[in-house]
Amino acid sequence: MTVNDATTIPIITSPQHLLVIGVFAFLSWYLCSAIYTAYFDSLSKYPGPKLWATSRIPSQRSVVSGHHHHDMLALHKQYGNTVRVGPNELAFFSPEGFKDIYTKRAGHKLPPKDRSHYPLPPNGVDNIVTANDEAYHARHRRLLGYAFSEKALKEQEPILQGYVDLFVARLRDQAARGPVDIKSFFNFVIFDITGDLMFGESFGCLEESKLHPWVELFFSAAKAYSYLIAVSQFPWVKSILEPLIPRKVVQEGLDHFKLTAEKVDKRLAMKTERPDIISFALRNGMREGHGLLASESEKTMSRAEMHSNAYVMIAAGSEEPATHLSGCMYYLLVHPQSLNRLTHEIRTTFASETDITMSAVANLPFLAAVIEESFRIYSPFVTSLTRVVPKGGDTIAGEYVPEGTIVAAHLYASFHSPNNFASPESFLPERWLGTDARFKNDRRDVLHPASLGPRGCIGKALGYAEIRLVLSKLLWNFDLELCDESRNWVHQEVYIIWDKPALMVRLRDRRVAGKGY
Ligand code: HEM
Repeated sequence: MTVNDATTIPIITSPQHLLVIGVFAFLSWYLCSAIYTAYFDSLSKYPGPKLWATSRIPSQRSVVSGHHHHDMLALHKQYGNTVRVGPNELAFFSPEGFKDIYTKRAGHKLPPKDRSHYPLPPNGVDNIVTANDEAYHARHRRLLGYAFSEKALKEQEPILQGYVDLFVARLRDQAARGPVDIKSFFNFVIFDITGDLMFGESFGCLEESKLHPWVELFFSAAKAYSYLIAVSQFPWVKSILEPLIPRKVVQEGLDHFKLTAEKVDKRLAMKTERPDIISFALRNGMREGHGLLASESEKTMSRAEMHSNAYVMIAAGSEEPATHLSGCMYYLLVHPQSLNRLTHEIRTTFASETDITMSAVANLPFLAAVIEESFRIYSPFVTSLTRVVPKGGDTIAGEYVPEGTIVAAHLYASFHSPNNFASPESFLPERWLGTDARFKNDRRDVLHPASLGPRGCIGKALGYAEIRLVLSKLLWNFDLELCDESRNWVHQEVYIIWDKPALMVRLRDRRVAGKGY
C-alpha cells in the first residue's frame, strides 16, 4: 500500500477512530502523569496508597461514604505517622504534626486554611472561622474574644445555670413518661445556651422539647454540605454540578442565613447590658458599611461581619459540646464502673444542688478524666482541619513539605492511634489521672479536640463549662440506664459531623425514687 493509497484516508479520519485515538492519547497521558505523581514527584517519598496519590477520587469517595475516619485510621496503622492521602495532600497523626501545622512557630509562617474546606457564608463576608487574612482574623478574634474571657464566663454563669436547671426540669417531666432520647435533650440545652448568648433569646428548644427549625436545618444540611465540600475538591466538576443543585436546597441555605441575620438584627435593636457575645463584640460600636475606615479597622465590626459570625458560631458553639455530651453519656452507660465512680464523686462532693457551680465542677478529678477520655474516643470534631503550606515550603513533623501542599492532622485517627495511646479502643478515664502505669507511654499531647494555636477554639472554656455543669446536674438528679435499642449507638457514619441516632435512656428521678438529696 502506498502513502497515497485512497483506502488509508478514511481509516484515519473516521470519527470512531479519531475517538479511539483521542481516548488512547488521554489514557496514556493520564497513566504517565499518574505514574509520575505516585513515584517521582515531590511528595512521592511519603508512604500511602498509590491510588490515593494519583487522584483525589478515592479520598473523596471515602468522605462521602461516611467512613473516612475509619479509613484514615486504617491508613495510619498501615503507613505510619505521616501518610500521603492525595496527589497534593498529607495527613499527620502525631503530636508534632498538630504542633507544626496549627501553632505559630518562630521563623515559620502560619499555614492558611484550605479555602475549599471553608466556603464563605451566603453574604460573601468572611467570619472568624473562614478568614485567612491574619489582620482581619485577629480583629474578629479580639472583638469576639472578650465574650469568652474568664471574667465574661463568670458573668454568664446565671444564664448557663438557668438553662441547665430547665434541662433537668424537662427531663423530670419526661422521665415519668418512659425512655428519653437524651441526645436530643443535650442538643436542646446547648443550642438554647448558644442562641441566648448570641441572639439575646434562646431557640426555645427546651421550652418546646423540640428542635427549633434553625437547628433542624443545620442538622439536615450537614450531609449535603459534606457532599458539597467533596465536590469542591474537583473545581471543574463543581462548575458543572452547581447549576444542578435543586433550587429548593439553595433556597433553604439562603433562608437559613436570612433567619440568622434577622435574629442578629433583632438583638442589635435591643437596648441591653446583658453579658452576651454581641454586647462584648460591639463594645466599641458597629459599622453599617462593610468597607474598613482606618480609624475603625482595629476596634469595630460591621453588621455584615456580625451576621457572618453569628451564622458560623451557633453551629461551632453548639454542635461540639452537645455531641461530646452524647458520646460521653453513651460510654459511661456502657461502662458502669466509670459511671458509678463519677456519680459517687458528684454526689459526695456537693452537699446540695446549689453547690454545683461552674468553679466547683472544674475541680472534680474524675469528671475531668471522663471528659478528656470522651473527647479522645468520640471527638466531636472527627476528621481534619486542612491547611496549605505557605510559600517556600516548610518543615512539618521533621520533614520538608513543599509549598502549596494541603496538610492536616486527623483528629479521630490520631486519638485512636496505638502509637499515641495504650488500648486506644477502650474507654479508660483512668489514663488521664496520671497514676496508672499502663498509660505511662500515652502521648497525651496529641489530644487537641478543640484544635490549638491562633485558630484554636475560642469557646473552649465555655464548652467545657457547659459540659461539666450538664453532666454534674444530670448525675446529681437522675440514675440512668441505657435502653437495649441504643446498645450499638456508637456505630455511626460521619458527614462532617457524627450522624447520631437517638440515644435512648431510662431515667430514674432520685427524688421520686426516694433516695433523697
Ligand atoms: C468544647 C467543645 C468544643 C470543641 C470540641 C470545639 C472544637 C473546635 C475546633 C476543632 C476548632 C478549630 C476549627 C478550625 O480550625 O477550622 C474550633 C474553632 C472555633 N470554635 Fe470551637 N469547639 C468547642 C466549643 C465552642 C464553643 C462553645 C464556641 C462558641 C460559642 C466555639 C466557637 C469556635 C470559634 C468561633 C472557632 C474559630 C476560632 C478561630 O478561627 O479563631 N467553639 N472549635
